[in-house]
Amino acid sequence: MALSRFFHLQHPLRVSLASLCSRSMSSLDTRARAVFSAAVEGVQPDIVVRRSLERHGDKLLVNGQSFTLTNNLYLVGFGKAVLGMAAEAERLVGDNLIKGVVSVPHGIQKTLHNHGKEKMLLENNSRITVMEGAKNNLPDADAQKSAECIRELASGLTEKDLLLVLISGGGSALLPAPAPPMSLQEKQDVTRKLAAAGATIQELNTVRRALSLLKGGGLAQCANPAQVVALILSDVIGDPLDLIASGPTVRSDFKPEEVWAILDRYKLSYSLPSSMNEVLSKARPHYGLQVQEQQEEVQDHVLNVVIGSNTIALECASRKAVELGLRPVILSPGVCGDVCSVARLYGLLSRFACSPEKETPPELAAEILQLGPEVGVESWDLCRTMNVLVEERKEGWGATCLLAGGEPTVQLTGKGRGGRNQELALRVGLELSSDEVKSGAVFLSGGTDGQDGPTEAAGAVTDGELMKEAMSQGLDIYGFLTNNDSFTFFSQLTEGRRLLMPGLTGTNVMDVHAMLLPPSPQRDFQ
Ligand SMILES: Nc1ncnc2c1ncn2[C@@H]1O[C@H](COP(=O)(O)OP(=O)(O)OP(=O)(O)O)[C@@H](O)[C@H]1O
Ligand SMILES: O=C(O)[C@H](O)CO
Repeated sequence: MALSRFFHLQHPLRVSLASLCSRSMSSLDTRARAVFSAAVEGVQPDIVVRRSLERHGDKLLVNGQSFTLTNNLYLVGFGKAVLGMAAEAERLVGDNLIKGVVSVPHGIQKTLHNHGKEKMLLENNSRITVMEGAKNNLPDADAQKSAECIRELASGLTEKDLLLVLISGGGSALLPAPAPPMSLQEKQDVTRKLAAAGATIQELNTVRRALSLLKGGGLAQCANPAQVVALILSDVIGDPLDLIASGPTVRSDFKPEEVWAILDRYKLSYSLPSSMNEVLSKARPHYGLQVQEQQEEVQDHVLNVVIGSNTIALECASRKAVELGLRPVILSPGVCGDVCSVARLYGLLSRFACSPEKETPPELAAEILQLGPEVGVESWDLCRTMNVLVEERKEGWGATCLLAGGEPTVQLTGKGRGGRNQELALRVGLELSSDEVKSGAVFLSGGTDGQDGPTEAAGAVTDGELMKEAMSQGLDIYGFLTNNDSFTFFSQLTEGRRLLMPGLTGTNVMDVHAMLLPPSPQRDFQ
C-alpha cells in the first residue's frame, strides 16, 4: 500500500506526504522530550478549563448542558492543580462570581510564582479565597479549616445558585472533614497506616469516603438544592469519578462490609479508635435516614465532567508524534504494577519491534501477553499494539512512537533519592542494553506534575547505550538500583543530561511513557 494512502486510512489526522518527508531529523531523544511536553501542555489547568467551559453571554455551556448565569455563581476547589483551574475559571466567568474558596497545597502560590507561572495565580482583586494546607500531602488543621469554609459556602446555597467545583489529585488530603466523633488525628492515623501497608488509592479512598462528611457525595449533598457542576482533572487510572479526590460530588453507596474488608486485609480492624467503630456502625454519617431518596434527588442537580486525564495527555502526545514524523501507537493509559514488570514489558516490546525474523517468534508475543495482567494492560491492547509493530515492519514505515501512561509502583528497599519514573527509565535502559539485537529504541518516563518522587526531576530518558555509558564513567547501575537511588545515578551520569527537568508543571494526570523505535534494516520485508 502506498505510504500516503496507508496513513490516510489508518490515522484520523491528515498529514501530507511532503510534511512527513520533511519531518524533523532531530534525534529520538529530542523528539521523545517534545512528545512528553505536548502531553503535559494538553492537560494544563487553564487549557482544560477553557476547553470545557463555553461562555455565550449569560449562558454557560458545559458538556452540552446549558446553565444560566445571573450573578448566581459560586466556586470551590481542592487539589494540587486547582489554583490554575480557578484562575482560568475566574477569567471566563468572574463577572458572575459571587465568591469562592479553594484549598491548595501548602506553599504552592510561592512555588508557582518562583517558577514564573503567574498565569496559574489569582489576580489581586480575585473573589476567590486561596487557603493553603496539607503539608507533605497529609490532611492537617489548615486543610480542615479550608474544608470547613467550603462546607459553609456550599451549605448556604439556594436553588437559584450554581456551584462550580474544581477537583484534582491531592484533593482528598485538602478536604478533610472527619465524621464526628472522629478527630482529624484519628482519621489521619488510619489513612497513614493504610498507605504505609501498601493500600491502593482505590482502597484508601473507599475508607476515606466512609469517614468523611464531604467525600463520597457529601459536598454535593451540602450544596443541595443548588446546581453543581464539577470539573475534574483525573489522577486515577480509569478515571473513576467516585474515587478521584474521594468523589465529593459523586454519590457512592456506603457498604460497611467493603470498608471492613479493606481494614481486615491490612490487619487494622483490631487497632482502630472507638470513634471509627462508631462512625462505621452508623448509617451513612452525614445523610441521616432518608439516604436513598435524598441522594437520588441530589444527583439530578450534579454534573460531573472529567476535563483532563492521562488519556487526553496521550492523545496530545500522539498528535505531536505525528508532527515529528513518528507513527504513534497508544498502548494504554492504565499501566500499573511493579516497575520491574513494567520495564520487562517495554524491553520485550522493543525486542518484538526489531525482531530480525520474518515472522515474530510466537514465544515473544506469548511472554508479552502473559505480562499483561501484572501491568494492568488488556490483552486486546497488547495485541493491537503488536499488530501495529508488525505492520510497520512490513510496510517499512519510519520511526514509531509507542505511548502509554499510568502509575507503576516501586518497592522501596533502599534509602536513596529517586522516583518511579527514573527507576523505570533506568530499568528499561538495562533491558535495552542487554538486547543482542539493538533496537535503537529511546525510552522516556515522566511524571506529568514535573516531580518524580521527592526529586527535582520529572523522570529520565534512556536507551541501549546506558550500560556502556555508566560503566565508562565508573557508575554501578545495580548498586544505585538496590538503593533506589535513580536520581543520584542520573545526576552523576554525563552531567545529568538524561534527566527530564521540565520544572513544576501545575498539572497532574499521572505518568507518561514514550518508547521511540527507529526503523531498522531488519524491519525491511519488502
Ligand atoms: N527513592 C525512590 N526511588 C523510587 N521511587 C521512589 C523513591 N522515593 C519515593 N518513591 C516513589 O515516589 C512515589 C511518591 O512520589 P510523589 O510524591 O510524586 O507521589 P505521587 O503518587 O506521584 O503523587 P501525586 O499523586 O501527586 O502524583 C511513590 O510511588 C514512591 O514509591
Ligand atoms: O486526592 C486523592 O485522593 C488522590 O490524588 C486521587 O485522586
